[in-house]
Amino acid sequence: MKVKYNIDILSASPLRVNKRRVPRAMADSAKMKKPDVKLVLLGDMNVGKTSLLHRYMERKFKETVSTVGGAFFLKQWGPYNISIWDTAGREQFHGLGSMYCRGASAIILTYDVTSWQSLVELEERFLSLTDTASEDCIFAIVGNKADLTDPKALEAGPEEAGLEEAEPSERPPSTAVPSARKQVQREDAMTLYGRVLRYKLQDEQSSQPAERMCFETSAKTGYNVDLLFETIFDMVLPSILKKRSENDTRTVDLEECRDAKRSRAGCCS
Ligand SMILES: Nc1nc2c(ncn2[C@@H]2O[C@H](COP(=O)(O)OP(=O)(O)OP(=O)(O)O)[C@@H](O)[C@H]2O)c(=O)[nH]1
Ligand SMILES: [Mg+2]
Repeated sequence: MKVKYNIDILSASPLRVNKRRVPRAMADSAKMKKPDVKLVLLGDMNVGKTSLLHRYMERKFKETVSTVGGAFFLKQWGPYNISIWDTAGREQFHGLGSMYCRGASAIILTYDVTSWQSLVELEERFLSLTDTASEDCIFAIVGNKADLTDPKALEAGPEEAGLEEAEPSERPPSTAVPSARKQVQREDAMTLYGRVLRYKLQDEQSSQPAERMCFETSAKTGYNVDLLFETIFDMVLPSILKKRSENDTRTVDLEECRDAKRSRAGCCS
């Protein structure tokens, strides 16, 4: 299995640490902590999971190849590190899905708005993979490729589309019309969200409402992509804080133990 590791917080410029010059990449990886929380993208092949991640992390829509196994990105969100796992939608990698979901705090179930089957697959093929996720895992249902069906998504602003520096002539004409038939309405995704909560035995009253957790996005134009990831990051903060406080109570300060030992030794000798 080939796994690509894409870590966005590394850079190559030098940094002074302990009076010795070391490459920033080394210094950063030395201080790089274990991710505080894990987010996973699941969904059928071709729905645009990798493209959504490229759009969010690299601010670009670029050519993709069908993912092999999975790929891992690390996002620094304030003082926290969030690992985001891109998984392969191809049937042959299906067995790996539950491994990637292990301990996940948020799962993005992704479909293509022009493919009814891609929504059906989420329930039939992918939902059971989330059994290994954290008990209080948050779910989002995301209909990608909205630019193909929705003029609003097609005409997302130049900043969202990553076209800040493009010449006006390179920008898509604002009169462009959607080119495909929408097969999945947002209401269909919201109904699926309800079924996901019931499958996970999560109480609908105390869970996030479907209107908040069902998104339509376009990795191509950037429509709603930042909104998707940043809404989820905000929602997993409580789970990060809980984990950190659990870890703090379990942490033993080895330096303090050594000092205590030394002073005991001093007293008896
Ligand atoms: N029009 C349009 N095309 C998109 C969008 N997102 C992805 N695509 C295209 O859809 C195809 C599949 O995109 P990927 O991101 O590779 O899909 P994936 O879900 O990662 O697929 P697997 O890795 O095989 O599971 C590519 O040709 C993309 O260019 C989008 O928002 N709009
Ligand atoms: Mg992919």
